[in-house]
Amino acid sequence: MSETATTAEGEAGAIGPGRLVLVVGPSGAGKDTLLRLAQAACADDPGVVFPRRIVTRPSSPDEDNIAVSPDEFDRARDHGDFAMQWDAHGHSYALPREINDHIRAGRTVVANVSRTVIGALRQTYANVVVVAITAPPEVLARRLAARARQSDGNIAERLTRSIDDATAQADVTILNAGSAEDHSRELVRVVRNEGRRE
Ligand SMILES: Nc1ncnc2c1ncn2[C@@H]1O[C@H](COP(=O)(O)OP(=O)(O)OP(=O)(O)O)[C@@H](O)[C@H]1O
Ligand SMILES: O=P(O)(O)OC[C@H]1O[C@H](OP(=O)(O)O)[C@H](O)[C@@H]1O
Repeated sequence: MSETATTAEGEAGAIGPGRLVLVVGPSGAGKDTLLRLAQAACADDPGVVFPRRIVTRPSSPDEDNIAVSPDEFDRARDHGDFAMQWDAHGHSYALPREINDHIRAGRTVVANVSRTVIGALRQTYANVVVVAITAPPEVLARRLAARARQSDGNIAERLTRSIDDATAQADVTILNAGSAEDHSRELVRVVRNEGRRE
């Protein structure tokens, strides 16, 4: 599996003062589900931004990404349109460059990213909070089978994908094994900087 993580050129130094909340975790943990509920809860707060990711696969009910072809993705990357990009599961993903403007304006940006880019993002941004979403392995397997998303590819490979040290790097861990609504409220507390720290 090849992994790449690249921050936008010319973004040396820590970008602040706004916060960057990174939602990470294994496939099926519920990142997009909790993000969607948290976004709805923060809809009236102009200080919180949930950027749409650019992904080389179709959008789905689970996730409102900006779908592009691999060629379009490469062109946008070469044009400097991305704040951060990575590859996983045979797809390319990016966060739009505009998040830097939001963070410089003091807003909180909340995004689902690969665990592989946590280190690079902690270097690039001044105020990073990593929220790990977890669930027991048998729950992940059941959810991915039930989701049956066409673009997921090999479910077994998703389940066995392991990233060293991801939970160790988390500031907050949410065990998403109960009601999604309840766990989304935990995420909202972190987004609003009212959350518990571990
Ligand atoms: N607390 C929960 N209880 C029951 N089902 C849940 C819960 N959270 C998420 N799910 C379901 O589990 C499936 C996986 O959730 P979701 O797509 O949000 O995971 P994800 O972490 O974003 O996965 P991926 O990284 O593969 O995109 C979805 O079908 C979702 O409806
Ligand atoms: O396993 P790691 O590298 O942490 O995550 C890799 C990517 O996997 C998931 O992608 P998808 O939305 O399921 O395709 C996440 O959204 C993340 O971007």
